[in-house]
Amino acid sequence: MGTGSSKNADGGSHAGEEREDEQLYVSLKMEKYKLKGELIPHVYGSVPLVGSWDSSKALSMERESTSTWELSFVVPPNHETLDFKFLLKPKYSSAPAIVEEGPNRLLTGGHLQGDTRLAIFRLSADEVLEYPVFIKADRVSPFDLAASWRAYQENLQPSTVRGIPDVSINSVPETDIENGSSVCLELDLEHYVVPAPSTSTNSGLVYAANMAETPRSLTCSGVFSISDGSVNPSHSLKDSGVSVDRPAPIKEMEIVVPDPARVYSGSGMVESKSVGTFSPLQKQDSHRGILVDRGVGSPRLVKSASSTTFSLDLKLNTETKNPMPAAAGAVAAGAIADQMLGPKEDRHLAIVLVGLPARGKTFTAAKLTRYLRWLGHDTKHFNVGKYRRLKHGVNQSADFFRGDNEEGVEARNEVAALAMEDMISWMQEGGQVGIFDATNSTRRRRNMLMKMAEGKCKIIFLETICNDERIIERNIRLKIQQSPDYAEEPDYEAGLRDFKNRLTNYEKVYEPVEEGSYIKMIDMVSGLGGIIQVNNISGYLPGRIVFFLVNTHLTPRPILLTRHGESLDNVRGRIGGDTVIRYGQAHSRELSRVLVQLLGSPSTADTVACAGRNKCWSM
Ligand SMILES: Nc1ncnc2c1ncn2[C@@H]1O[C@H](COP(=O)(O)OP(=O)(O)O)[C@@H](O)[C@H]1O
Ligand SMILES: O=P(O)(O)OC[C@H]1O[C@@](CO)(OP(=O)(O)O)[C@@H](O)[C@@H]1O
Repeated sequence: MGTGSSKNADGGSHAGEEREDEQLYVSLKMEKYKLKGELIPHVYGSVPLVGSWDSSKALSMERESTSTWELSFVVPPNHETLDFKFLLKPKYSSAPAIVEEGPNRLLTGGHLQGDTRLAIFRLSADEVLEYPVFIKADRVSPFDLAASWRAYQENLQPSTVRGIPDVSINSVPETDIENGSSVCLELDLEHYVVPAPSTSTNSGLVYAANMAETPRSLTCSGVFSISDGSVNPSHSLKDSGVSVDRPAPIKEMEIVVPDPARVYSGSGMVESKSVGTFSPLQKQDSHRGILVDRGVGSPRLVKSASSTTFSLDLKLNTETKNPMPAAAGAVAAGAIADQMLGPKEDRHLAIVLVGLPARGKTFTAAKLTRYLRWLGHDTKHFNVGKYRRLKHGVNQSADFFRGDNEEGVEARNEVAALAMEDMISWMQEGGQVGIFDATNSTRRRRNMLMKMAEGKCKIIFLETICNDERIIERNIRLKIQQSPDYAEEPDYEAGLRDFKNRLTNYEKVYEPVEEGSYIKMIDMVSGLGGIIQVNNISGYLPGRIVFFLVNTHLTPRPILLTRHGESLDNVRGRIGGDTVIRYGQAHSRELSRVLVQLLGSPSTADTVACAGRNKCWSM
C-alpha cells in the first residue's frame, strides 16, 4: 500500500474530457495505525480547507476500521496547488503535534506529485513510527457528491466529506420530509404528460364480436322448423312460449358499488381486517365478511352483519399491509368464492347475455372470455349477431328487429337457436363455459334458451343495464364505427338513424330478467360506482365470475407505473436491495398530489409506488 492517485485524478478522466462542474474528491488513508496515547492522525496543509498550516485547525482523520484511518475532502479540480502533510495530534491536550517527516505532499491541478507511500513520524531521537498511507483523487460530479453526502447523513455518521457546501443541493430538508413536499419531485412530475386514453377499449378497429366463435352449424340450418313465431329446433321446444321459471331463488343479495366519493362507514357494516385472506368474520355463518385486494385501489367487499347486502367499498386503503398483485387477488377471490358459494360444480356453464343494443354485452362477453381462459377454463364466446350476419347478410335495416315483424323475429330466433345449438355441442365435446352473446331481450327468447339447455348446462343470465344517456350515445357511435352491420353504409348519419331505430324497436319489447339465476350490472360503466345484483348464484365458477365483474373496469383509463421513492441503497448508487425509503414517504405524498392535479381524480388512475421493505401506496 502506498501513495497513489486514481486514473481519473491523473487527467485521464472521461477520455480526457474535463467538465467544469466536476470536483476533485480526495481520499486519504493511513493504515496500521494503532492509537498511540491520545495521538490522532490529522492532515493539514496550505489552503484554508485544511487549516492553512495551522495545526490547531488540522482536519482529524476518522477511524474506518481497527487500524485504518480515513479522511476525504473535496477541492475544485483546477485548484492551483494543495500542499499537505499528515500529523499526529493529541486529542485533548495542547501538547505539540508531531508532523510527518519529509517534504510536503503536493496535489497540483488534481495530479499528485511524488510517490511517498509512508508517513514517518519521529516521536523522539530514537523513536520513529512509520505508517503506510494511501492517497486517491477522483473527479466526481456534483450529483455523486450529493449522493455521497446523503449516504453519510442516512448512516447518521459524521460526514467526512469536507468543505463542500453545495453537496446538499437536491437533498430534501427535514421539514419538507415531514410535511410531505418535495420541490425536486414536483418539478419532475408537473411536466409529465399523461397519455390520453383511446376513446374505446376495443381500440376502435377490432370489434369483439368478430373474434367470437365461427358458426359451425349454419350449414345444417335445415334441422330447424319455425312456427308460431317461436323456434322449434330439433330438440322440439313445444313450450317455448311458456315460462320455465326455476325454483324460487334461495336468496338474493345485492352488491352495491358506491360512488367512491361517498364513504361507506355506516353502522352495521362489518369490515374485514386482513387483506387477501379470509376475514375472521367469515367463519361465523351469519356474518361472513369477505375481502379481496387486487392491489392499489382495489375495492373491498364487506358484508352487512344484519342483512344479505354486500357493499363494495371503492375507497382506497392506504394502510394495506400485504398488498397482493392482481393474479394472486384473482386466485384468492376464487378461493373466497369457493368458501362463500359452495363446492366446485362439475357442470357446463352458459353465461347468457341480456341487454338492449349498445349496452356493452359483446364487450363484457369478450372480456369475461379472456378472463376465464386465463384462469384455465375452456371458454368460448358465441355471438348471435355473427350468425345473423352470416345467414341473413349485413344489411338488415331496423325493421328486421321490430318486435311485430314476425319474419324478423323468427329469423333472429333461428340464428339464436343455431348459436345455442353450437354452444351445447361444443360443451358436450368437453367445453366448459359458453358465453352466449345476444340481446335475449324477451322472456320468451330466454325461455327458449333455458329449454334448450335443460340437462345440458346451467344458465346464468348476465344483464347489462345502462341509464346514462351520454354513455349510450357514445356507445351507439362506437357501434356504428365498429359493427360490420354498418361497414357498407357510406352515410354515417343514416347509419346512426337506423341503429337508433333498431334500439327503439328493441326497447318496445324489452323485458328485464327476473327469472332463473342472474347477475345484473347496472350503470357499471361510468367508473363512478354502479350496482351489481346477484340472484340465485352458487358454485365455484359463478363466484369467480361475480368477483371479476365486480372488479372489472369498463372505461379506458391510464395506468401509471412509477418507481419507488428514493431508498438508502439508491442514495449509495445501488440498484435492488431492501433498504428503508426515508424520502419515499414524501415522494408518495407528492406523487399523489401531482397526479390528482394532472388527472383530476384519484379514481382515474392507480399508482403504485413501492420500494424495498416500505411499500408506499400513493393513490
Ligand atoms: N356495462 C356497460 N354498460 C354500458 N356500456 C358498456 C358497458 N360495458 C362496456 N360498455 C361500452 O359499450 C360499448 C359498446 O359495447 P358492445 O359490447 O358492442 O354493446 P352491445 O353488445 O350491448 O351492443 C363498448 O365499447 C364499451 O365501451
Ligand atoms: O337476436 P337478438 O337477441 O336480438 O340478438 C342478436 C342481435 O343483437 C344484435 C343487436 O344489435 O347484436 P350485436 O350488437 O351483437 O350485433 C344484433 O346484431 C343481433 O342480431
